[in-house]
Amino acid sequence: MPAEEFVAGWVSGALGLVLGHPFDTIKVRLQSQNKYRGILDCAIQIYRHESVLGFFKGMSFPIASIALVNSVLFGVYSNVLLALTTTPHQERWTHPPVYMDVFIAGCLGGFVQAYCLAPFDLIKVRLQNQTEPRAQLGSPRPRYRGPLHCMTSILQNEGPQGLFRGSGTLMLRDTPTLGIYFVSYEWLCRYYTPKDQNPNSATVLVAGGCAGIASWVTATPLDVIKCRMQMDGLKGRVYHGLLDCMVSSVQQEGPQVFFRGLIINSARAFPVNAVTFLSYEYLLRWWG
Ligand SMILES: CN(C)C(=N)NCCC[C@H](N)C(=O)O
Repeated sequence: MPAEEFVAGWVSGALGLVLGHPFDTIKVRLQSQNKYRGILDCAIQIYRHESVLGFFKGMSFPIASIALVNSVLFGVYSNVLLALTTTPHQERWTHPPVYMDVFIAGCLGGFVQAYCLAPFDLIKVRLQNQTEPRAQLGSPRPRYRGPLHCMTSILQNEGPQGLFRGSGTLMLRDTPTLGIYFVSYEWLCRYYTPKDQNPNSATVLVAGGCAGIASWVTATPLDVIKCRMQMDGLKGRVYHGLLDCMVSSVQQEGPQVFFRGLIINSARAFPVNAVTFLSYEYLLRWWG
């Protein structure tokens, strides 16, 4: 992959990420803390106690890692699809692959990216869950002073495997939902594009945004559990694995616990994934 496309992919992924990060922080708080009454209450409390900076906690690591995570996801997806169909990307709209191949390639892309994403996602979630305002004289010090301090503390206190806490759940979340992500994108593009033509920018934006929503709606139940597993032991709750976390969350909060953060997840998913797919398609067209 030439350097300029890697950089452009990183920049566009990073733009989507910055745009979506405040939504992501609210989602993470709603999923792992019980003190908020809803999206608005959470947003107001963050703003009051932590200022606007509170919404951007834990953002630097995802920005640094988006190049790796995005290129692994799209790279594995494209290459698996190429191996399954032998249709090069330039001909993908004129000789469209069958949906089953798209689904398999998406699932494999999701499976591999989950392991690259796991440590960065863990650090992001831990930092987003710190409710202390930025260091001020006399105010309580947060447990982690920043992403690097968070990483070294986890390594010291929980060992290298600590960085992969919740990674099994992340993999279960991302494998099928990334299949759904690419299938919905392909389906919407084909539906709104005349035969043998490339989809136009508006179609790519809408299809990318809707694919983001479809995948995040299906990902939300395991996203809640993943978030809790990543915070395991830190807020006084200890889970004995994925099943225990699911059962005790349902026992304490009812089955609606699986839909925590659903609305905010969907609202975030549209702009982030519209931008991601638009840049992906344009880069491939320039390149090819
Ligand atoms: C449901 N899942 C896990 C996804 N659709 N993942 C791929 C989208 C990634 C994009 N950066 C985002 O954060 O939405």
